[in-house]
Amino acid sequence: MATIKQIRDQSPIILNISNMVTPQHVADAINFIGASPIMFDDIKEAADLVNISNALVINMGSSNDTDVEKSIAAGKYANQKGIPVVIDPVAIGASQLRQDNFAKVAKEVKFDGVRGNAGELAFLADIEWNAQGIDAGEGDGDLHEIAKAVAQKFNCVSLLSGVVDVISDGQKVVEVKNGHHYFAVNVGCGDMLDGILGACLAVDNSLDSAVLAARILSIAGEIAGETTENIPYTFLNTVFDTLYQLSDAQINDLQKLE
Ligand SMILES: Nc1ncnc2c1ncn2[C@@H]1O[C@H](COP(=O)(O)OP(=O)(O)O)[C@@H](O)[C@H]1O
Ligand SMILES: Cc1ncsc1CCOP(=O)(O)O
Ligand SMILES: [Mg+2]
Repeated sequence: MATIKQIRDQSPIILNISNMVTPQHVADAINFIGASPIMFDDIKEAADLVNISNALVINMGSSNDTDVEKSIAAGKYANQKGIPVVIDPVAIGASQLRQDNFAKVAKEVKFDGVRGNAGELAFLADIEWNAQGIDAGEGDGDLHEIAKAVAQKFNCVSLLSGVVDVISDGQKVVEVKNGHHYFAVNVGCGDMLDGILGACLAVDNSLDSAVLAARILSIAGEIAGETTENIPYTFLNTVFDTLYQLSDAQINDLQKLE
């Protein structure tokens, strides 16, 4: 299993295909845990950038045709090189285009981690759910069943985030019960988790490392929440400050695993 210390010692380079909304948050989250983010626009440098990177994170939050081509090119290079690929199917239930774009990438690229909220992963698992755009929305589906089904479908690890994070490799299911409700009022926290997941899998590509990713962000939120009542935007800044200082000892002390 990866540790924060290993992430800081190794400082893996995390290559990101971001959405148009949250790239700064994603870069900051990756940087503050001690990894090294890089974003890119032009497909012509996909091969060179994968060559220097230790993981690829594809966020499909605002993908157009160019982003899809870029995701396929970089994803194939990443698969060839053997570095982990994380994908976030942001609001996949919201439009046919999102579904078609995701299918195009999934056809060509093998994923190591699929990260999304309950609405997004329920869509991929073909389980009924009322997603609310980029937000999870509501549903009666069993979260363990959804996380397990997604992991089995893509033969990888799934990280279903929410009040409780549910992580699966298709066989085992782990819950991380830490967190804070201010995550839900700040846009981009799921995307930050994608980047953190990329960094954890870069150090060690395993279910336990995906669990660590969920613990890192959720525990940072719990600590940040102690001093930010009624100031939810300050909460987000405090999450970044906390990520910068977070230690493996703190994570082990505060974890609520099941
Ligand atoms: N109501 C909540 N209570 C506690 N933690 C939450 C809550 N909502 C989201 N989180 C945490 O926020 C982070 C982002 O997850 P989430 O909001 O589900 O992603 P997205 O923004 O993609 O919908 C995760 O670490 C998750 O554990
Ligand atoms: C608002 C928005 N629109 C397209 S992507 C995006 C950001 C989604 O971020 P997150 O899922 O991390 O809240
Ligand atoms: Mg999201």
